[in-house]
Amino acid sequence: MVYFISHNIARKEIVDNQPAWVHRKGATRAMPGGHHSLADTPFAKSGHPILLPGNPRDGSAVMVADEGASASCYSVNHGAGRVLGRRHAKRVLDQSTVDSEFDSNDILSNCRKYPIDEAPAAYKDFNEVLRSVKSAGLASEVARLKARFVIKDASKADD
Ligand SMILES: Nc1nc2c(ncn2[C@@H]2O[C@H](COP(=O)(O)O)[C@@H](O)[C@H]2O)c(=O)[nH]1
Ligand SMILES: [Mn+2]
Repeated sequence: MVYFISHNIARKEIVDNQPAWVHRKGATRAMPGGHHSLADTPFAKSGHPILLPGNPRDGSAVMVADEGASASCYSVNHGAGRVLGRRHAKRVLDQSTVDSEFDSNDILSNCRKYPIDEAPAAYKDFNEVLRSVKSAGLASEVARLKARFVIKDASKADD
């Protein structure tokens, strides 16, 4: 499946029967089946796919919005999010521990040294994040994707 979904975007939508600008920053749209904006699309009945990345070790989840997403203007978080900032991660995480964790999980990457600021431990506990999304009634999990090969861009992070 290839599905494009943006997480930093302002769009004009109908909210409470009125046109409104909805700005999702670090969040992604989450329209359940039956939502008016999905009429005449392949996702009209099922709701569209939500791709929620966790971290390079624990993978990502494919989710679908539930009715409760109306409370967040049909939005969910676009990932697990950070528990350590980039500089903090570089200070406290150990390169060899990060690299050996990929070996022990049988995950290959294009990096001789994995970028430590994007190591699994730099992100929040993925199961806990998914649990809170589900228990808030925002979305349900459809599938979990586990990485076999992680490709990282060599250029400097711009955030
Ligand atoms: N499955 C993976 N998830 C990842 C990886 N690197 C980061 N992340 C998650 O994505 C969000 C969004 O990333 P961002 O670069 O736009 O901030 C981030 O909060 C992590 O939860 C990865 O290699 N694989
Ligand atoms: Mn981002």
